[in-house]
Amino acid sequence: MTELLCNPEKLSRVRGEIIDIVGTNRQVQESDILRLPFLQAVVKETLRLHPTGPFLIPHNAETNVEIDGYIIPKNAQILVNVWANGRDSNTWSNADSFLPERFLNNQIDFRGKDFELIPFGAGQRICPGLPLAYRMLHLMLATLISNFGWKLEKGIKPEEVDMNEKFRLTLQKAIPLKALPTKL
Ligand code: HEM
Repeated sequence: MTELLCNPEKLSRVRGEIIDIVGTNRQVQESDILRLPFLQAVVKETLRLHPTGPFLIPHNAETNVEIDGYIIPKNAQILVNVWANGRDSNTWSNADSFLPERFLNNQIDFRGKDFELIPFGAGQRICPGLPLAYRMLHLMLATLISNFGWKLEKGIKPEEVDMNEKFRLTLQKAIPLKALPTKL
């Protein structure tokens, strides 16, 4: 929501897509998600820039392992910095910018096959809640956008919103967003 409020043209584009595909007489349903590519792109772009678990969940090496010439010793604790992966300019153009459209013309997904985007992890310990989270993220966001207009607190301009983050096991916005719903 913060990224969309700071990029009002993207917010309008998601709302326009929902109105085109779903109309205004009913709520967005799970079965609509696949027909809302820009909404899906917004969720991917958000998880790229602001992964819920910035270092995934710590893992332990049970034995000495060699990966790509690096030795990971037995008992080492492994953190995967997906936050940094998401902002790596060798992988992403304009890495720090919120550009959901980058996902419209490629197949990159977050289900653990594309290692540049693994906010749910990958492999045998991939998040088992992914299918539920996938549905909930799209439905909640689409419901908020299609039922209300949104504006920032009085007097705050998009470029003035504090985007600093607090790094814990989960990533949090340092200063919570205050957004006001308006009648559409
Ligand atoms: C936006 C939503 C969510 C994100 C981004 C997320 C992300 C993650 C990540 C990064 C991991 C660690 C993967 C790894 O270390 O390789 C994880 C593990 C896990 N997640 Fe999620 N998760 C989300 C929602 C959920 C939900 C809704 C549930 C349950 C209903 C859930 C249940 C779990 C469990 C049980 C694990 C531990 C799996 C294991 O260690 O084998 N998660 N999740």
